[in-house]
Amino acid sequence: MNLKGRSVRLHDMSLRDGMHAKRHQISLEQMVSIASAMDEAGMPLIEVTHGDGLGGASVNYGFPAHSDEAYLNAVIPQMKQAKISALLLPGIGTVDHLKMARDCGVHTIRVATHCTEADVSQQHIGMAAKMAMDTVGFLMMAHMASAEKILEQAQLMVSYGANCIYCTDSAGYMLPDEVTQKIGLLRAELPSQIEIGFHGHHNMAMGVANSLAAIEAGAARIDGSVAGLGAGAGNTPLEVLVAVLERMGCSSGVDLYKIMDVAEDLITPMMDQPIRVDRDALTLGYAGVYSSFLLFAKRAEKKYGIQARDLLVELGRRGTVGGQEDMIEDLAMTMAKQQGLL
Ligand SMILES: C[C@H](O)CC(=O)C(=O)O
Ligand SMILES: [Mn+2]
Repeated sequence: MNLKGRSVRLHDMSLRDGMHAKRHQISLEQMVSIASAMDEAGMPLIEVTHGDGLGGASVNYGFPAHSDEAYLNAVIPQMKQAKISALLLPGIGTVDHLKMARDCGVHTIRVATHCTEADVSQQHIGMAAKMAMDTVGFLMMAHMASAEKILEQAQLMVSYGANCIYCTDSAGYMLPDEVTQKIGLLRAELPSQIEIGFHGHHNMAMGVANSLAAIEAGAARIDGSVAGLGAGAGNTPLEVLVAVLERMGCSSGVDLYKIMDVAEDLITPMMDQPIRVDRDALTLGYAGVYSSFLLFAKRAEKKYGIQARDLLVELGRRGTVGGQEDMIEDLAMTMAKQQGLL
């Protein structure tokens, strides 16, 4: 693979996808100190919100330590060069949330839908584009649809006003060939001014390899998390990706030693559990399950005595998708009853 002379924009997820791993309990001080250190290291884009995006605070998804507005107002004024993004899932986040984010100074809005449901993004993408925001369509669980279907859904998002489309491996299921195929088709068929992005999860330890495949196939933006702080086994670890890109002669503009220090000195010490490919995280990738289901399944294991791995395999078999978090406890109860544990 030859990426020499290429460049890529990295987008940090540790303060948004990492909220899943922290059960949405990152303090304002932690947000500000981590975002400031990443800003200083040259990270160009940093996402800040509840793990499930704007308006995620709820019984279904979990209540955060602070509101999205409080996090955004604490972080954005401190940034010297980094731009802040916010995720929005239509149905969870509303148009009012979108306006609030814009008023707080959010630069990039990423409107996320399941990979076959782009049509629900029309209103939010249309409004963000109208407000002249950097507007991204974010197609989740992209392993569940063919490359052609992903392209069709991406074209819908572009028609609503998105200037960038993400292929999102929410389950950490994809292997590099699939990434190459999906990103390659998007790059070949979408207008050249539309950027392509890739968001990986490290459940099969493919985060870095998949990100390289994405760049080779034409992705201009790559998501990851410093120290991998994210749902499941985490996102593509950005300090590792920066080192690999540097060895390959592909520029990211991020200072390697500074970003290593953010990982080691700020993020790793605040992890509630090691972010690693344990058997349950590996099962997410192997069975194609939404990464943020991990801690819900572990909790259900403790409560009902059904192994998280068995729950996740069954959730994968049933084709569950993001938003169906309530099914995890429901399934655990059903299985516990069937096994005479309840
Ligand atoms: C709401 C999800 O956490 C979005 C995401 O990061 C993914 O699908 O992956
Ligand atoms: Mn994710």
